[in-house]
Amino acid sequence: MRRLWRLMLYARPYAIYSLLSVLMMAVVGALSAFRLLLISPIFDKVLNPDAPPGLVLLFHVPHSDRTVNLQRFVPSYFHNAWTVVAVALVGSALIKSLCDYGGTYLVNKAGFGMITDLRNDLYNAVLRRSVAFFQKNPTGIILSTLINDIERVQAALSSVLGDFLQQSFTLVFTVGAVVLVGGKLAWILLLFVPVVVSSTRRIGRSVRQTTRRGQDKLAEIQNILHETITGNGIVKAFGMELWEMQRFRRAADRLLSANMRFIRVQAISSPLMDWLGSVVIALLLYLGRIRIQRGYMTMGEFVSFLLMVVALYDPVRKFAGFYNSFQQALGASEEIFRFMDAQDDVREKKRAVHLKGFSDEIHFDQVGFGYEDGGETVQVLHEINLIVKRGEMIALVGPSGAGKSSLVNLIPRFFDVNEGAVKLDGHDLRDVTIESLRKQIGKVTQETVLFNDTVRNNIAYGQPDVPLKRVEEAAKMALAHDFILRMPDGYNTKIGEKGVRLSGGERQRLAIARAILKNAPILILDEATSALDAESESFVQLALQNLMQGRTVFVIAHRLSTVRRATRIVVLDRGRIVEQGTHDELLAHSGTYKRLYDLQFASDGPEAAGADPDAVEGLS
Ligand SMILES: Nc1ncnc2c1ncn2[C@@H]1O[C@H](COP(=O)(O)OP(=O)(O)OP(=O)(O)O)[C@@H](O)[C@H]1O
Repeated sequence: MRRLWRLMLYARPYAIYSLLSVLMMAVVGALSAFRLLLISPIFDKVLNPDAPPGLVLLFHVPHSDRTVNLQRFVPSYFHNAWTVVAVALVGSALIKSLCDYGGTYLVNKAGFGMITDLRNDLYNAVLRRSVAFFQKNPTGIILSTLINDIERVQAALSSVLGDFLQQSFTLVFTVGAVVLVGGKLAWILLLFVPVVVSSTRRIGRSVRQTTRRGQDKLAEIQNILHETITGNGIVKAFGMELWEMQRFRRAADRLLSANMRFIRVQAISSPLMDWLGSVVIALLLYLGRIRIQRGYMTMGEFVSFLLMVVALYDPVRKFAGFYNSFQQALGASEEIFRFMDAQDDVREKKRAVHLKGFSDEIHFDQVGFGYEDGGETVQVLHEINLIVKRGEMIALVGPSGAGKSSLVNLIPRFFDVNEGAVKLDGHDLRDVTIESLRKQIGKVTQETVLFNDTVRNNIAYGQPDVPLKRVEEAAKMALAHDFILRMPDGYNTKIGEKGVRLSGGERQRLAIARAILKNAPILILDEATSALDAESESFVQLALQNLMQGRTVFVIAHRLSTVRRATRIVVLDRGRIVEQGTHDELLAHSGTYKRLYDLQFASDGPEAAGADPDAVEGLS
């Protein structure tokens, strides 16, 4: 109920459209019933050659002698039965069509408006969620909520809502007309109401269940598609095309059988209602014949009554569908609101300080940190004490899983510490605004994220107004200018999805140019271990050196050359700082670093250790 209320709050800005559309739909419903009432005079007056001229009776007012004649609704200069009925028929059709169009348009305007606001709010909320949120919720699920769940709410709020309003009013007015025309005969219909309602409900429930199953199977297919299209290279490399095709076929077969189960349940409703309708009509014919013989009803009234009964079927049948759609929309909105309300682990304080810059030091003070896992916190960093002065270059080394990435992720507050504090120039990071903190930090990771946009916009990401000259300067420092100029449109060349038209080294250099342009005083580097060829690697190394100049750098180091260049090497093991010092100091110490060096770096060879920048500069 709360969810429904919350969804309805989105309708507030569109209240006037909704109200107008309800009014118009009411007119449509009333005119549908009115047109059915016309059937009786058509038979009794227009088509009956023996009918006396005069007033055209529409219906008797129950429990009184009064009658309502068609002439009431038609200008007085139309006299004979045909003209009166024809004018009523054409006039009502015209008004009904206009109201139908207007009502449908307005209800959709309100529905689409609401859904646009809801989608914007959801996207806004999702984008602002903390890193932990994206780790907890798989991309596929987030995408599915943003697309499929919104789609389901949209369907319910636009076309289904319009149809629902129209059919509801049609039902109400037609029931009224059935009672007016049918009199006692109408009460017989009450006998069938429980049968119709219970069978539609039962069919509705089965339809809902089978729909859900179908959607699950569809999600399975989407998942396979997502995995195999994004991981296309791996599928090819391992020659798994046939296997994946079979996996896809099996999932497609499961979807097919779920769909067929849905059809079996859904297709039963129409023939069942047809049959039930025939039983009702047969019974009504019997009773109607008696009433006509006794003069309680005219032939026209009876035919009109029968057609009204038949007309009742459509709204009743559709109600099961509406119920399903609204249920599905409510279910989908639950997921939407869950994402919107997700409590962020990393929150900004009300009176957070705006950081103006970085001038002195970053201090990890007795820091402890852990990831939430099923309600429990698994501690991965313990008692980290580290002071990094402005301008220092810290190389973080340690075995896989030691906590290097976790440590650097604390600096931009991707996660919050659960013991101690990380301080920047004396400010606890939890006391400063997230925006001003992240402005101080540039990041280049192994996995380069490029957007499907021009080279220029990719470098100037987050700073759309930066002049081209500055973009070019950044690209030059990142040793990217030359290869950008060789591209078909230079800086205006569009990069394909995920930058596939660029080599690994080129992608990295664009990311470096982006970081250079951002010009943040603190830099976090997660060094690429990916096998770049020697030439690309030299370029990337040089570009990185340009980027690091004059900044405070935390680098998760995989290369000996980087490690040697660092002002300090911090060795992490199982979440603790076990050693720190320069390369030579640590080697002399014969501890974890020495062991790692022997295992990981020694094979890099003396050239890697030296990596003379001048040696490759000439290549650019
Ligand atoms: N999002 C997460 N949720 C739960 N545990 C995590 C998460 N990320 C990392 N861990 C765990 O935290 C520990 C430290 O991981 P971290 O990625 O910081 O290590 P690392 O030293 O950077 O390793 P590598 O060099 O392999 O990248 C590991 O045991 C890892 O399994």
